[in-house]
Amino acid sequence: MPARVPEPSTSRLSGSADAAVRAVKEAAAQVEADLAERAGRASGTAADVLAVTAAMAADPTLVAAAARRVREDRLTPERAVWDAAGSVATQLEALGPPMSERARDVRDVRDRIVAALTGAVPPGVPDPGHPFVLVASDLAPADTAMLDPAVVTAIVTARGGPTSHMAILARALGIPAVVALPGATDLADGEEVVVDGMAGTVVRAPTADDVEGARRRVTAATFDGRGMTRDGTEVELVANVADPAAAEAAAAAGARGVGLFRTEFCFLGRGEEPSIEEQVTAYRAVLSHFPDRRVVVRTLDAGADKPLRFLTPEHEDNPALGVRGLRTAVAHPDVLDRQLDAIAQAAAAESAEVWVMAPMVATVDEARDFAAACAAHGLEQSGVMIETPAAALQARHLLAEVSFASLGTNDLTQYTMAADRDLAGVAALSTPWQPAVLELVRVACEGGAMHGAPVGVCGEAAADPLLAPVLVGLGVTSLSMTPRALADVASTLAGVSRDECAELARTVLECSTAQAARDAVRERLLT
Ligand SMILES: C=C(OP(=O)(O)O)C(=O)O
Ligand SMILES: [Mg+2]
Repeated sequence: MPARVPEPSTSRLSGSADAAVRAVKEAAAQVEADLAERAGRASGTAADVLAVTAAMAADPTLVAAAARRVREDRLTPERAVWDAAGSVATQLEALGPPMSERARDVRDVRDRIVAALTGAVPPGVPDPGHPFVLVASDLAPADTAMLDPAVVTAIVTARGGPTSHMAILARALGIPAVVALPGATDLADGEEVVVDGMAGTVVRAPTADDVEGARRRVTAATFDGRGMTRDGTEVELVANVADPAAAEAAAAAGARGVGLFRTEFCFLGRGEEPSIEEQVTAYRAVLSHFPDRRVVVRTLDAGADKPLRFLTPEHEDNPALGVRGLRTAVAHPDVLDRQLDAIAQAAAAESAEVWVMAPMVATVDEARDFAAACAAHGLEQSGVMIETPAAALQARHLLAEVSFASLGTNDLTQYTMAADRDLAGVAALSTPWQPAVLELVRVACEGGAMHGAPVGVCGEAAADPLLAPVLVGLGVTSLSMTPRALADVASTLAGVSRDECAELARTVLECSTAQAARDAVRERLLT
């Protein structure tokens, strides 16, 4: 379990308040620099998460609140930071989800600043000197981002949702993770367990057969760049990337294209919009790893858990239902316009075949306007993400306006099940195996087929080797995922025929629960 920073005592400050306030500022700056440095070493979502946490440490309101407690209440710097951050965390918790989820991040930053002030061991992951299963009540994304898969063989947490940042980060690192497991913290130090990230199970006191079975399931498959069913139907298997380093790693892993290039890395953790030139350089650095290959660039998906000062509203009671993704273009069409300009320039300078898609689309008007904006920049292949039930149900109309669609199953699940993707309390609902979600995937694919338009999946569902053949059977034409999942998904697909995929799809659509659907597929494919 990650160590906790001890709560500082409430003894009064004996020295100078000015010096104590200076110490708070220096400690906050040190924590910010440390996290920013880690962000620089990380890539993709990990880098985004660390940049956001670094920005939290640099938040002047936290330092000011602590300084006030030093001067007015004569608290020691570490106690002042503890109380100031504690009060922010309590306020966030009172707001309920999704703001309450940020309380954990505030407490993590608090612990780091207190550790910097007192010389305590900063929060983090223990190092027992041998590979181990990490068990925690919760894990800060900043810590998950830095885990070494050679040392941490699996993660088990009591909190968090399956599509929370922590879970996505773990999957990107190739670390099996079981989140929101009741009783996770009852597991004892040194206890032997088998963690099956795919099934979401933890077996205590495993038998020799359990261990052997788990070993067999850890495939040593490699990926040759192509996805194909046993009888030769091609399924495009491509990568999700979020920055140049991830693009390089994806190309090295054999990905022959990108199905989701998240462009947020260029914008997050910044006070102002990056210039067009800066964006062109950043996008070219990704495109250059895929000469003559397709790269689907997603325009900025700000809002909800990725607020941006210059773009998204300061406060919304329900940010996941608020001004996020393409919706920001209503108040700030200029920001989208400049991004499309930068994407077009980058596309012209590189040989990659660039397609552009918009996140968080709910109406046909949005799709039409987006396609027109893309066309105005000479970007002919424009598409939409299908992340809302409205978009899935309207797919046949949306695809009359744009040339392709990509199912963002993380958000599609969140909005279909009305279950916050970051919240442990609703984790059982947050799975793309839910019959309602799979039905929407079917409808969306049907809408695409009417126009001969490709409909892919770029949410985490694409990385689930059991779900992949089902998605293909439902009519999905490409699967885009973390590069680490490519080999497993390719090997599952290679074991089934096109007809068997269709049969699996029919089977899951007949199931009335997520568990039944998953069990049915597991039984067909693994036994
Ligand atoms: C791919 C998706 O987008 P993100 O995870 O970036 O919200 C999704 O929602 O499935
Ligand atoms: Mg999404």
